[in-house]
Amino acid sequence: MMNRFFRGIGCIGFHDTLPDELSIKMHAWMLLVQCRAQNVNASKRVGELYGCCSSERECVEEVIGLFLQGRFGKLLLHNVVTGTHRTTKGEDRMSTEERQQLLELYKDLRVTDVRDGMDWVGMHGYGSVHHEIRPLFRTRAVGIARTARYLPYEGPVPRVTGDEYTEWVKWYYKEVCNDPWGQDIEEGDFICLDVAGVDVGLLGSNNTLDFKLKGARGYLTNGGGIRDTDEVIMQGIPVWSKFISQGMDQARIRYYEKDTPIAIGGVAIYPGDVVVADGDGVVVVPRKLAFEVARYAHQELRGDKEGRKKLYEKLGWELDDTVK
Ligand SMILES: O=C([O-])CC(=O)C(=O)O
Ligand SMILES: [Mg+2]
Repeated sequence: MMNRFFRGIGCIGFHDTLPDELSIKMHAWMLLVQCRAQNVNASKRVGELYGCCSSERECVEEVIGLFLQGRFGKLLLHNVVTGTHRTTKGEDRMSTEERQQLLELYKDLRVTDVRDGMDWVGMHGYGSVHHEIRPLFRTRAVGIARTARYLPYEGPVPRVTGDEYTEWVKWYYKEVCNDPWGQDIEEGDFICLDVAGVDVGLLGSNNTLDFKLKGARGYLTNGGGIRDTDEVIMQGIPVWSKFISQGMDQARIRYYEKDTPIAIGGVAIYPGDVVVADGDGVVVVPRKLAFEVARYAHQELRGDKEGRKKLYEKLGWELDDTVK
């Protein structure tokens, strides 16, 4: 059992899928470490959550003891904080209170502040969406990730034109590309769509306005994914994408699933993660780290404002909102 445990520990990480039995034990172990860090009665909580028998708990405790005493202690503690929820498929539903707290906490933070905050908790290599994904125009948006995944459409495409084609398009939007996540949108959502890099205008001048009415704050895609961009820009809809597309959905893409982990620009985005986007790009904060990251991000922002305020004064410039 010990050997299996050690093998398991070797593969803790964001994207690892652990075998079930091992996964339960790993979670128990992770929880124990977290409980210790927070001074909570660990055995009781592990028992409550996982229903482990006491002999398993003892084993887990023993392993923790060995590791925390050893040189891997810090690294593993870090993995516990960042990795725990990544072994499961989705997130628990976020309460309205947590959502509002996070939106408030992140509303004034810049991408760079959040990037720094992530570094401060040891997440240097994680969270920054690839720089090829750019804003349509200089703007900013902060929100809670609502995710959906699409796949390239492989066919068939009937050989019909004109009115018959209109009928087929109606069928397509109903059966193949019905965007069901659109009905779930809540105030403060950041819509993150993995469109598999397909050149398709899933979002446009119309549906983005409808989703805005429902509370969408911004959009992130790894396509395309956006068209009608003259109006979208005029309407002030914040979108970050790799490129602009012309075509409609039909015969190009099909809806696959929603509220599931997706990958955009090299970052795994889970429903409930915090997404911050501005002219510097997009950064994603895992939900479980969001409060801690915000603390250090605000420290950075305060430092920036104080520094620039002094320089503004030396330069004889009028103070603006960015230094107040
Ligand atoms: O029709 C679509 O799928 C997207 C679009 O162009 C719009 O909403 O304006
Ligand atoms: Mg359109």
